[in-house]
Amino acid sequence: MDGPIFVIEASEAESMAKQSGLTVLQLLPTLVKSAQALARTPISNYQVGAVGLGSSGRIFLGGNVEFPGLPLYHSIHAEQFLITNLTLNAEPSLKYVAVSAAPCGHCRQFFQEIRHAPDIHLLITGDSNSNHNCKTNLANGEQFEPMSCLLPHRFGPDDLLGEDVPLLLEPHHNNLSFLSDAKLPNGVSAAFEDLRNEALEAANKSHAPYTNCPSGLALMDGEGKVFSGSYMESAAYNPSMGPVQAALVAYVMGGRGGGYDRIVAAALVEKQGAQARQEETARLLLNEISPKCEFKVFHCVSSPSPSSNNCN
Ligand SMILES: O=c1ccn([C@H]2C[C@H](O)[C@@H](CO)O2)c(=O)[nH]1
Ligand SMILES: [Zn+2]
Repeated sequence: MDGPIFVIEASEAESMAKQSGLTVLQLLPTLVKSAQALARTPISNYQVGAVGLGSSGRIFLGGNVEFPGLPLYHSIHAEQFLITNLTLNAEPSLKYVAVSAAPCGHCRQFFQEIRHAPDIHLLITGDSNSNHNCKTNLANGEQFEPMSCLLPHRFGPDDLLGEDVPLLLEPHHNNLSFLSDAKLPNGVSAAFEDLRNEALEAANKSHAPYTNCPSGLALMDGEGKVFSGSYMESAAYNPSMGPVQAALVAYVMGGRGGGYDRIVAAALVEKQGAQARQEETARLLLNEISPKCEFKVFHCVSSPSPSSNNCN
């Protein structure tokens, strides 16, 4: 297989573990260095790697991504990369995580968007300062600690949402559509037809239960390959993950290691007049990393029911 690996299929994970005389859980910390190698860190040169095991048995990798010339809040933490990787691959839940450094407060908070987050178990490979009271000694000797230990007394989705609202990783559709879905607005090139549809699909998968302002973004490279990502909110607002960042995770995973200057077009779909609007911050980020990229925004509306779709 060519290029870096971001997802390991369950059967492959089993055979990798077997070959090394390990269990799949024991395999996770051995992959942290490979995850660190995926990081793009021109500012800090500090590589964080996160490796997650989902309920499907698949293993997912993520690294931190930094953008010079921009405010630091545009950065993608390795743990956010990992969670985005899970969403892009429709993984239903996250069970275990091995990470090179202790997750920061924002990342601990962002994990809370996953149902039963307190039961996600973490192993910090470069841990100099761990809380030994909390660790669970698994039968195989690996020491993972539950998230409930890393973030006791949590603020989370339960504080704001009813139990029946889908959380991150849980399938849902936001019922968004374009008002005039047949035609592109005048002066917009045909290449945007596919791109805006991909962005709409991403917006429909967006996790935005706190503002009800979902959004999605699709990028296209010079070869016409499309990468899309969905906006993901946090109950605590600030560790939210923007749609450009989510699409860039898809790009990094599928773009064979290319620079962002290979991105030629981007479409953002969000609601007109949304209270949480992505347009300007998305433009800022794209302008800086890919100045030649043509960026268009398409507005949509949410339909009260599938039978009365309308958007613009
Ligand atoms: O939980 C954390 C803490 C930090 N970083 C990254 C962000 C930045 O790129 C670098 C230095 O903070 O490490 C992570 O990926 N996860
Ligand atoms: Zn973090």
